[in-house]
Amino acid sequence: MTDHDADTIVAIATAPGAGGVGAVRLSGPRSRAIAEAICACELVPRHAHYVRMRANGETLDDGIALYFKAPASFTGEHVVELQAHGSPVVLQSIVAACRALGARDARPGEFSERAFLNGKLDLAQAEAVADLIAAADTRAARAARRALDGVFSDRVDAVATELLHLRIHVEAAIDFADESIDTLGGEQVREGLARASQQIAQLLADAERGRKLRDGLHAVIVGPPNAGKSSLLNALAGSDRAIVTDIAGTTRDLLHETVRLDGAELTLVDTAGLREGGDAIEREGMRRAREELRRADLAIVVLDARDPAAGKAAVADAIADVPRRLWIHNKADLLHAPASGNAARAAAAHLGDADRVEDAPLADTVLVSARTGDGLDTLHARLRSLSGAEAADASEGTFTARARHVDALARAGIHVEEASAQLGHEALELAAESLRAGHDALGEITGRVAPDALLGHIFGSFCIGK
Ligand SMILES: Nc1nc2c(c(=O)[nH]1)N(C=O)[C@@H](CNc1ccc(C(=O)N[C@@H](CCC(=O)O)C(=O)O)cc1)CN2
Ligand SMILES: Nc1nc2c(ncn2[C@@H]2O[C@H](COP(=O)(O)OP(=O)(O)OP(=O)(O)O)[C@@H](O)[C@H]2O)c(=O)[nH]1
Ligand SMILES: [Mg+2]
Repeated sequence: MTDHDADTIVAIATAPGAGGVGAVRLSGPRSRAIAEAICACELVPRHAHYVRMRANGETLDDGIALYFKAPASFTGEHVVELQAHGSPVVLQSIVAACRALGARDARPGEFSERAFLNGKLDLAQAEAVADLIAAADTRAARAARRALDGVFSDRVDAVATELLHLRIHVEAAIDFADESIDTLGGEQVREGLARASQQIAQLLADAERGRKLRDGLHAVIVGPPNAGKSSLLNALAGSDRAIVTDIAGTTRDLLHETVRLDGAELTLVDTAGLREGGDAIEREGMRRAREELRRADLAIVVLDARDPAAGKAAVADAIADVPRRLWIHNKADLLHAPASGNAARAAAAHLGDADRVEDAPLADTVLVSARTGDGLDTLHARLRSLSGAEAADASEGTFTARARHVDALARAGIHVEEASAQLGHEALELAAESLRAGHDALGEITGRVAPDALLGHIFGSFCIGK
């Protein structure tokens, strides 16, 4: 986008509501002229001017004006900031004055979009700006800060460059169809592909960690009716969010609750108990539970510790495709009087007497009492570890990422695998095409390959003034 065809946009850049100081930001070819008309002075680039802002002969406020001359600005266009007292009424009156002088209201994310279009930030970095603003804790903020500094983009670019070189090499070999790929450096290409494949796998794992850090873990609580799923949600949320009764089939609707565990954020979803039969309402509840499990990162399976085998079958197929499961044996407080063989087995299992127990899912089972709070500390620690928070802490290179990045990396990985196989069959044209597809998938992350609809979707979710 050049200065000639861009509108001049205006928005309040600071948070809504009253504050000490608030800023109105202008970007575009006319921003300097508009600001100079309001401030009645000449603006020198990168100079803090103390000004009186006026419209229709009336003072709006006194404040500070800053002019960033294109291209040395956040957006790469002429930018002016008018910093006034942080009154929403005053800031709105300044925006209105800018509008009267020819600026139009900025769409959400439009400043960042212009920064992207003018090459100041790539797409992953622009997304990191939004993630930084939305970060829920220090760790997420630090990770977003790294993505904004290009830690993620640089690694994506490095692999993309490697794929481009490999493709050029393969295409050169196509032009010498008489020779076999091996005489044309096939070994080198194979090594390059193996290296790229390994780098993409590592990047995919890191991006998945970054995505969890940004989005939090999506954990769905499932189990047979009456096992204490809603009680567990309440215990983890620390409030009586869900209705609890001793009637099997109490919960029907999904109930979402965001929980913060020592910095790690996770979304907990309470669901209807799964069992055969039930009335129409209960069956609809079970359908919703199964549907929700398709989006889950983690299934928290709650069973009655006195008879964990009961009801397990009804749950098994529903959780089959969930990437991770955590087994909870609830109602530990009722265990000290074991009434059945199963209970004795469960009790023995939780005493750590693993040898005596057959087929109990020990390693992944946590014994708790939602009623007394026993075992919740252990459960917290497990959830924190499953959320990736600890791994993220340990790694200096952690960056925030989004589901669309993870998806693009996965596709890039598949294309590189395809290229390897095709190269093995001397199908050079196909290999070149796979390498192009892999390169394009990586380009979606940084926005070198970015359809308008994608940009609209991404920047449309930013806040106004950003
Ligand atoms: N007052 C104010 N504070 C702010 C911002 C802002 O727009 N205004 N930012 C907005 O998000 C962030 C800082 N980001 C910025 C990024 C680039 C440039 C800039 O002028 N870049 C020029 C010059 C670089 C240089 O001098 O080294 C450039 O890239 O050419 C300014 C702010 C946070 N703080
Ligand atoms: N003793 C004891 N009772 C519990 C515990 N957890 C839940 N209960 C009781 O078990 C019954 C069922 O609890 P809920 O939390 O409603 O169970 P649910 O799994 O959500 O049940 P549905 O919504 O019907 O699927 C209630 O009477 C709870 O008070 C526990 O740790 N110990
Ligand atoms: Mg319930």
